[in-house]
Amino acid sequence: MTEREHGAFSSGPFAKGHGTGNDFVLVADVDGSAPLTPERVRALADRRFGIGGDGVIRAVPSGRAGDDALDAAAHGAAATVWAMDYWNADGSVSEMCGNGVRVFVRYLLEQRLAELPDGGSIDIATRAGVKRVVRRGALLSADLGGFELGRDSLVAADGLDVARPGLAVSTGNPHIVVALASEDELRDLDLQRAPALDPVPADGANVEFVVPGVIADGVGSIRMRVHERGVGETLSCGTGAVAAAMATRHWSGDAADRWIIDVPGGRLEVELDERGHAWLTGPAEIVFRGETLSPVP
Ligand SMILES: N[C@@H](CCC[C@H](N)C(=O)O)C(=O)O
Repeated sequence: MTEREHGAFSSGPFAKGHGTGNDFVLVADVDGSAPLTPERVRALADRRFGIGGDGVIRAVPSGRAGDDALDAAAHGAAATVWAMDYWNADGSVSEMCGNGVRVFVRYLLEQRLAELPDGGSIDIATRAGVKRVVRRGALLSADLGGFELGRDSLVAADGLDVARPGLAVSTGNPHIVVALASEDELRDLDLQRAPALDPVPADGANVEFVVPGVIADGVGSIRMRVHERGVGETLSCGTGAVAAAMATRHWSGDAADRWIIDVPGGRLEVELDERGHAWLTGPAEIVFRGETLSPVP
């Protein structure tokens, strides 16, 4: 019997949103009574039999999330904050999603579950800790906190002549950043198959391929494509943009603290503040609302 015949959906409202084309199905669970399951996530994220998305996000009060990692009190914040329960399209959970946290806040505002005046901030519990999101006009900025540079590995991908060195970067979730020599190389990559990593990271990794551009007036530029853990190639990855900026900054000898990252779905900005926190700024939109029907939409 297939997952669809099992009835992985239950009826209820949802919204669909995206940040630079990285798209998510969003559901609210105000009393913590509707936890997600891998089957439900895969059904909702299915682009042919479901709604479709790179991920599924449940909005739940942090104290009711039913997951210690999403308990804001454990991170020293108020237990009343909203928690972003983020799942990849394949039914796996991730610690963090940089585009997702902005789209999540936009969803809370549209659903009137939170208020955020221009310049104001809101704290969101994630599995990578509590993140602060600030409204800047039409854009949202998220303080994704510190990052860690890790070890080099070898990355092979379809379209590349030989395996290339990749630098591990943790932004709460795992990334490997690979510098390419030209925009032609970036364009000719075929990311339908996951890149092969050596050594293979225990928890997998998101892999960003970047072409660093010029650094002018303290601002660097990067073109990026990404293969996401648990999804495949996506049009954008916010934590991936942070990883790409911090790896490129490292390779440049810390030449700039502000980076513009162009991805297939648009443009993101990453800025490192004086505390060593990486801020991710970009658009976040809700594009439609609907209702799932049981057992299939
Ligand atoms: N697209 C996201 C990252 C989503 C999670 C990732 N696939 C993982 O498994 O870590 C972003 O915008 O950061």
